[in-house]
Amino acid sequence: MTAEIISGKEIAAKKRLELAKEVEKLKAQGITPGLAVILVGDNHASKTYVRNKQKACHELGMYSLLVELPEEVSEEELLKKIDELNNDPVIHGILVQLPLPKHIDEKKVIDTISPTKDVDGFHPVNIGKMMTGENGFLPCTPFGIIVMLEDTGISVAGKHAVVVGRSNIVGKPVGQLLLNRHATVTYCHSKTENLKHYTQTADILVVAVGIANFIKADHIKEGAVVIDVGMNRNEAGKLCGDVDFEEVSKKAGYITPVPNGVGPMTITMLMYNTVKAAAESINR
Ligand SMILES: NC(=O)C1=CN([C@@H]2O[C@H](COP(=O)(O)OP(=O)(O)OC[C@H]3O[C@@H](n4cnc5c(N)ncnc54)[C@H](OP(=O)(O)O)[C@@H]3O)[C@@H](O)[C@H]2O)C=CC1
Ligand SMILES: Nc1nc(=O)c2c([nH]1)NC[C@@H]1CN(c3ccc(C(=O)N[C@@H](CCC(=O)O)C(=O)O)cc3)C=[N+]21
Ligand SMILES: [Mg+2]
Repeated sequence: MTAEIISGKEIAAKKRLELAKEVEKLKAQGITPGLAVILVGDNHASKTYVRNKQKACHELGMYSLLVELPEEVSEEELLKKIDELNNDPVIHGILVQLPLPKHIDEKKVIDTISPTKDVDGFHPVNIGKMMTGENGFLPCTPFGIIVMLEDTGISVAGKHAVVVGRSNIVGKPVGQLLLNRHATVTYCHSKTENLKHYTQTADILVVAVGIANFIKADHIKEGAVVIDVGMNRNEAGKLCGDVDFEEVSKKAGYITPVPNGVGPMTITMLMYNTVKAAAESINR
């Protein structure tokens, strides 16, 4: 079997057209959705992502504010900045690019963002709402994966979904969203014994590990849906995922590429959440 490639780039472009219309409607009501991105220090990869986020904002006619803080900024100063943005009416969404320097407590930072502006969906209030299925902000990468599956017409209910990775920003929430859509979910991580035993039974395999070409053809079942979240550089410095695309794409039913897979969907859902935050700000 040769896998069908799920183009995150194309699905993202389609969703952004719909979003652009929503932005116009809001603007007609006098509200321009505004996203503030806080970048601490100068991590090269972070800068690329942040640039992509700003570009997406501008293409949609949204307002974007980039707050660049030096690596040495104190935790107190960062929290003060967040508080300022929490109270700024032109800002509807706040994103603090992770990871943060070691002297800053990530948990404290996330807890300081107003849940109504937490467009990353990382605040405990939004995580709780996701778990119980209440209206809130869904984390962008997991949400983007669900939208990709939906758009491709892949049904989730009753399927065995295996998630490799259990980070708070990708692995754990993507498993929860798949469960909410009635998949049978298995989580694997670095302590999992006999990983292949689980991945080989996956109808839907989501990989968020951070190791280049980690998943090989013999990890998967013939015809499986393979979602590659990884963003790595290989020995040659080329961007690549956690899945060995070359060999896995010959066996899978569907596969997402890197680049142009999950990445563009993450950014699109960030825009979606910011537009949602702006729309909901009207009724407050
Ligand atoms: N495309 C996009 O939009 C995004 C891409 N990414 C990319 O996705 C990847 C994962 O990101 P993130 O979740 O933040 O990463 P983390 O480093 O936070 O988590 C990695 C997870 O992989 C698990 N793991 C590590 N080694 C193994 C192994 N040998 N076998 C099984 N599991 C293993 C870890 O297990 P344990 O918990 O036991 O340590 C951990 O749960 C990265 O490449 C990142 O750059 C991230 C966010 C968005
Ligand atoms: N608070 C916070 N929220 C995040 O959502 C967040 C974060 N911190 N820290 C880092 C990760 C990573 N992430 C990506 C977003 C887009 C691409 C993306 O656009 N990727 C392109 C290619 C990018 C390139 O060319 O380098 C693609 O896959 O086609 C990748 C990765 C968001 N993250
Ligand atoms: Mg990608």
